[in-house]
Amino acid sequence: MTLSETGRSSDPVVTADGLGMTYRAPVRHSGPGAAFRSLLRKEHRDIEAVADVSFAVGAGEIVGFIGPNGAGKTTTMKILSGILHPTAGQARVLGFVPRRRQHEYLTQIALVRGSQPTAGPAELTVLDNLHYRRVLYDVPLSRFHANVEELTHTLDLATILGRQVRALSLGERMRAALAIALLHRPRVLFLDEPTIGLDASASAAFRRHIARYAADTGATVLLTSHYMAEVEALCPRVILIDHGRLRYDGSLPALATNLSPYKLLRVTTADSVRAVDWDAYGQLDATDSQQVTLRVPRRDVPAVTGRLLAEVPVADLTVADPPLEAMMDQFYRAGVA
Ligand SMILES: Nc1ncnc2c1ncn2[C@@H]1O[C@H](COP(=O)(O)OP(=O)(O)OP(=O)(O)O)[C@@H](O)[C@H]1O
Repeated sequence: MTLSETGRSSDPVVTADGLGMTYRAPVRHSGPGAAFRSLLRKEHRDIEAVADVSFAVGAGEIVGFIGPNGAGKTTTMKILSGILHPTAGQARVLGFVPRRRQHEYLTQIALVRGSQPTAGPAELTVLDNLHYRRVLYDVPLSRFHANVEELTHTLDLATILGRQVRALSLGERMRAALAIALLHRPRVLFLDEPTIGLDASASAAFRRHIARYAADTGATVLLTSHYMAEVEALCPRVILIDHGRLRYDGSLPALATNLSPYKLLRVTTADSVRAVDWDAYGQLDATDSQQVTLRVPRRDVPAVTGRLLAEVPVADLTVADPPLEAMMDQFYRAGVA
């Protein structure tokens, strides 16, 4: 079920039309003799990783691709970037069929995988890898120097440019991988969990850089992430998949409204909170000497707020959605309806 839809650009850069991917995975039994028997008789089972997924992403959109573990996000990214052939449906990016992996296509996109940050041959230095990329992607030398200067500044590369990739820490490797991915100024960026393993400041720098890159170049970005703060900061639109199927396509605030039927009212009282019968206003979520947090159904928030202000000595009152991480966690554990 698709919960809701938002309008989208009339000029899609990325389209997925009924995409499907069924992996054929070998079945391995355990126990004595199993390895030998599996040589004689090969068994397989089908794993439907992506099923009938359709969406379109317009030029310049930054879209969060979210869902629980094993939902099919990476598989979809791999299809869109041309690494995997879908077993059903069609993908188109910038008018190209990704699986053909034409040079003209590959030089306009980039895929960054946080779980496997590839900064090029490990024996080469980061700068040599950037040169290597320049040659592979036909980047003119004058543009190369300007781009490297900018990337060095924004991704803080100065101390790692001259170092071998193999000796970099995960965070340093990630920064190098991102610089290499952005060197040719791709028009479409596929970012698959790009900030895994980065510290808070490196993640924030990464987010700033992606936002600026997209604003400056008009690039289209698809981002998978389990960090809701990251998705919230970067993505006006999210696509949610679960068990390989598209379940939601729309804004994150609208998803939050769909997911959580209540809001949190945080009330600070002038007197002790004990003097008030809070059950008459909502469900008590947390309390301390002068502050309580109430869960109140969304539709009742205006009326309850009015009654609180009229009947309770309120010093301060705020209304907020429950934390997004907590909502998504609950949602993923309960499964998508
Ligand atoms: N090469 C493969 N062979 C068989 N099954 C696979 C293969 N790659 C992925 N799968 C299965 O396909 C499903 C979707 O995997 P995918 O990696 O696309 O999920 P994901 O949403 O990216 O998950 P995560 O958030 O854990 O990275 C999972 O059930 C996974 O086990």
